[in-house]
Formats: sequence, C-alpha cells, structure tokens
Amino acid sequence: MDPITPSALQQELKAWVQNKWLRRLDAALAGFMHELDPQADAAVLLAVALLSHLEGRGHACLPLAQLCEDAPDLLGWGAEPAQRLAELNLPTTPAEWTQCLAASPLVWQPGAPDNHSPLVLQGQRLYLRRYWQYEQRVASQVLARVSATERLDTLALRAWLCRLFPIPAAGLDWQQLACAVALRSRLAVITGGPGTGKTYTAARLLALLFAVHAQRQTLRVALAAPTGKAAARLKQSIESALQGLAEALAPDFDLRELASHIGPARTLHALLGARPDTRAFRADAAHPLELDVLIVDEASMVHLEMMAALLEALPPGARLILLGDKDQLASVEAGAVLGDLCREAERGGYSAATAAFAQAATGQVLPAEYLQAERPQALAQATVMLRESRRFGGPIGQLALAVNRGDVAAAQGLMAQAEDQALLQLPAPEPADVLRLALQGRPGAPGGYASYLQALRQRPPAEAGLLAFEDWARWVLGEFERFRLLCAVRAGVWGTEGINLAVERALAEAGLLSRRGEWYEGRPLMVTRNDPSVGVFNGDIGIALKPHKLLDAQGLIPLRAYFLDGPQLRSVGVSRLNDVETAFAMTVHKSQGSEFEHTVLVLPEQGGSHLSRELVYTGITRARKFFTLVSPQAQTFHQALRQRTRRASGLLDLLAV
Ligand SMILES: Nc1ncnc2c1ncn2[C@@H]1O[C@H](COP(=O)(O)OP(=O)(O)OP(=O)(O)O)[C@@H](O)[C@H]1O
Repeated sequence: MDPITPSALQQELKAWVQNKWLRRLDAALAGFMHELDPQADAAVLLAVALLSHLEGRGHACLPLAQLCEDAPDLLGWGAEPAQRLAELNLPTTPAEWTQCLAASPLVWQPGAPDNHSPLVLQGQRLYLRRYWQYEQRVASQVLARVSATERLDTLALRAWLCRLFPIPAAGLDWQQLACAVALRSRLAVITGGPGTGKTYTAARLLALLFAVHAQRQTLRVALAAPTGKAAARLKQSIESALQGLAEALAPDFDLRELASHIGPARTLHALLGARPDTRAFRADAAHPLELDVLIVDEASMVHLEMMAALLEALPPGARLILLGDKDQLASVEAGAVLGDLCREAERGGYSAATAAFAQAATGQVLPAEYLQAERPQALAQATVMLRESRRFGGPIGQLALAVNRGDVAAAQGLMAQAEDQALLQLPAPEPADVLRLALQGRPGAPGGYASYLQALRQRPPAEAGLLAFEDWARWVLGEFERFRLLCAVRAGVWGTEGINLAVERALAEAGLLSRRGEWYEGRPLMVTRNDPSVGVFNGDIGIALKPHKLLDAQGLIPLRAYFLDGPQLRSVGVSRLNDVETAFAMTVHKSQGSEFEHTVLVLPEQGGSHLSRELVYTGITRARKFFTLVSPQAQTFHQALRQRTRRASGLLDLLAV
C-alpha cells in the first residue's frame, strides 16, 4: 500500500481533531508547514502534528525511537487512534524516520549549515526550534555553572559548618553535605521530599555564603519561586531560620543585619520582569539581574522556557540554588527540568574529588554506594538529595513513599488502618460525599470549609477600623488554607468544574454563602494567568471580600479580591481580574507549592494518561495532617500508581558529561 498523500493526511488530521485526539493547533501547525514547503512529505507533516501534540502534553521533543516502540504510550492514545496512525503506512523505524526528516528543507540537523528551518532533528529527537534552543541554553548554562568549582578553605568551612550544624546527625548528614557541595559551584541543586529540610539547608547555606564572602555587606541575595505563595513561604522560612542562626554566628558578624537587606521574595515572572503580550522578559543576557545569589524554591514547577530565561538572565558570576522535590509533578508547560537535573540524585554519583572535599569540609565519609568511579558527571557533583523527613514521617509520609515506589498494596494497607485518622479512603464514594467533606470534613478530620465560613461571618464592625478589618481578612484567608479539595482533572462531576459548581450550590443552599451572580463575598478564587499590570500571577489564591468602608458612586461596596503573601495582605478590585476561577476545588497541578491541614484528593472515574504516580504523590504531599482519597473506582488509583510520567527531553544526554 502507498503511503498517505499530504492532502489526504490533512483530511485525516482534521478527523483526529474532531475526535479530540489532537488539538486544532496541532493540525494547523502541520498545515502551516505544508504551506512553507508544498513538496513536504506526509510523514514530515505528521511528525509536526505529533510533535505539537506532545508539546501540549509537556514534552520538549518527539522521540522517534519511542514513537516506533510504543506510540500509544508516548502519545497518550487509546487503541483506535493508534490503529489509525499505524494504517497511514509511514516510517516504522527510527532510521526510516530520521532519513525522511533529514531530507526535508523544514528540518535542520545541528552540524549542517543552518538553514533557519523551523524544525531541528538532533539524533533521534525532533524539536520545534524554540524548544531545541531552550534545551541547549539550559544545558550549556548548567554545565558552565557546575564546572567552574571554587577553591575553598576547607578548614575554615568546617569550622563554620560546625557552628551552623551544632547537633551531630544520627547518620550521614546530607544537609551539611549539601551546604558544602553547594558552596563550591555557581549552581547547586538541593532536592528532597516534603519536610526534608530544603529550606532549612538553604538558610544555612546562605549564612555560610555570608560567612565566607570577603565583602559580605555587599552580597546581593534574592529569593524567588514560581508562585507568589511559594515565594512568600520561602521568604518567611529563610527569614526565621536566619534569625535563629544569628546567635551562632555572632560576634563574627551580624546575620540579622545582613538578612534585613534581603528583598522581598518574588515570583520568577516578577523577578525576570514579565511584559504583557510577549514571551521576552526585561532581564536577559544583555540586561542581567543585579544579584549575586538567587535561591529558587519549588523548582519542579519551573518549565524549560522559564529555566532557560532564568539562567540567561543570571550574571555569569552569580550563584543559583535550586530547591525542589524531584518526584513532584512537573509544570503544565513543556519540560521537566528539575526531574532531568535530578535523574541521578538518588544514586549520588560523586567523584573521588567531591568525596575528598566533602570529607575535608564536613568530616563525613561518603559511603561507596554514592560514589561513581567511572566518568562521574559534573552536575552530580553539585546535586544533593536530602533523605530524612522531619515533619512527614507519619502515615502521610509513609503513604507518599509507598506511592512513589508504586506499591499499591502498601498504599492501600496504610489507608485501611482505620485506627489512624490521618489517612482515609472513602469506600465507593458518590459526588455527595465530596460535598459532605467540603461542608463538614470527616470523622477524625472535622471542619471542611466550615472554619473559613465561620470566620467570614465574624467581620468586625466598620468602627473597629482598618487594622481590625485587615486582621479579619488575614484570618479568613488563613482559615481557607486549612482545607482543600484537589482534583486530577478539570471536566466532569469529579473534576474541578463540576465540584466547584456543586460546592457553591451546596454552601448557598445551606445558607453559608449568599451567592448572587459570579462574584459574591467569600468567593475563593484562583488567578489563572499572569497579569503584571494588575499585580496578580497565575496560581495566586484569594478571596473576594467587601473592603473596609469604601462606597462607590451608587453607595455600593464593590468587592475586592484579597491575597495573602506571608503576612502581607494585598487586594485588587474584582472588576480588574480577567482570568480567575472559583477555587473550592483546584487541580493538583495548581496546588503545587501549597499545603493544607486536610487535603482531599479526588480522582476521576476513568483512568487515563493524565493520571500518574507523580500526580497522586503531589496530591498526598499537599496534606499536613489529614489526607482523604476519593477514588470512585478502585482501579483508577491502581492505574495512576502504575503510570510514571517521563517527559521526552534531550537534557539528560546533554548533561551527561
Ligand atoms: N537538621 C534539622 N534539625 C532540626 N530541625 C530541622 C532540621 N531540618 C529541618 N528541620 C525542621 O523541619 C521542618 C521542615 O524543614 P523545611 O521546611 O526546611 O523542609 P522543606 O524540605 O523545605 O519542606 P517543603 O517541601 O514543605 O518546602 C522545619 O520545621 C525545619 O525547621
């Protein structure tokens, strides 16, 4: 049978869009490439559509070997689209694919004269040129930063470390090792599960940097995170940790005074200077950030494009310290940079030189299992995984570990231990059970949204003044953060859309909210798009409240959305908010960087490629005290645990030096 023609392929792609196997954008991109090259082979056009589809699913490239090996798995497709793909009679081996792509004028292969074509074929990976460039930039920046190691006075370093870690750890002290290792290079990656002390370690590292820096008074330090909430949390934790360390470092220097110069923690968008309607930031290689040390928390949420922009905007001499949990979900956007950077973190992979340095600086001997005699990688020498959780060792921590291992039996066993109220799996749940959880909580974990609704009703009288109003607003926002419904998906009765509507209705019917139209006092909201002109960023969570005594021309009080950044309250008139959603229920993706006393994870009835072990792990690790699993079908939970997310990327290969 002859291969499909380009025009027949366009018809086929249209049908795939109608069947929702592809996005409209994916077929349109293939059409655009056909216009650029009217002679284009159908296989090349199909590769473009699949590449675009994969980019929409978070992959940085189309890995041809994987496409030939297991297309349904890679594309997240069921049997029918996979069958239709096979019937197109197009290349079936990576060699056939690369031959066909390499012959196309739409494709450039590094090493050949650059024809500025929109696609790049690097080995057996096809990229949109933009993503190929991001990967190249990230890899070259990372390697340059980890390769330039500083010579340090290990004796002095050891003395400082003893003061910063006065209590010897029971086993290997990875936190101390992380401080020592991170001090050597201009990029350090510190990963670990929740409560393993990433921020605790970063604060000590910062104190160490002040200690060893010749001009500590002028050291410019900045803190940032992908979301406003995570940034505020980082600032608070670092600040209080530095306060606590001041005694240990006095009288050599005044850490409190140095810490007071650290500016506010910002979102990465704000730090880099996001501009409306453009991908470019104000800060870039030509206009670098004015700082010497940058600590970025929740780095698992930093996507490839953002990481490339961040690394480029950092002056070559500045240090970057990335903190994050490598096992968490990656960002919605393409790339899983932290996961790629930490792929070998569990094994250590330290060279003999790093081990000798670590021993000299900390007195600890790295066990042989963490050493790599042959070809140790440069990045591994600047990466440390923290392994002991300080506040997460209980049942929730054990459940997170079981999920991370994909151990369904252990996870089910933990949730079945009825005597432990921290964990619960609702048996055969109905949508009404989710409403009950939202209104009342559950045995062992009472409350739900009741406490925030109670706070809402206790607004101080206007005469009590602005400060009383602000305290109340902080209280309402704080109470709201105690409980959250997290969904794996958006659509359907078990998705955020269905649950938000149902909860709003149930609370109104119970007389707990008076809901008139879209905006009502007490509406919890999440910002879904950055809007620097208004000062709100994707992922910000707020609550609509009547402000303190501000009447408009009609004598009405227009609602404002209030947000809490640490202790800081900020507000925006709701009419200025264009992209917001109600936030009684939010997706697990959007919950990253937040923690709630009681977290309820709601899975959909049907499994699918959107469910993964990383998603369940991320949901569980959002819970501080109580976790409830709502899985309408038991096998959905099992399927999720069996499915690991591996995003296609060439970063691992580029970094393997
Ligand atoms: N070595 C240590 N000794 C005493 N307390 C510690 C130590 N390491 C961490 N902690 C404490 O454990 C708690 C968790 O630490 P931290 O917040 O730094 O963890 P984290 O990994 O940043 O957590 P998250 O993933 O939630 O951001 C904090 O209260 C911290 O002070």
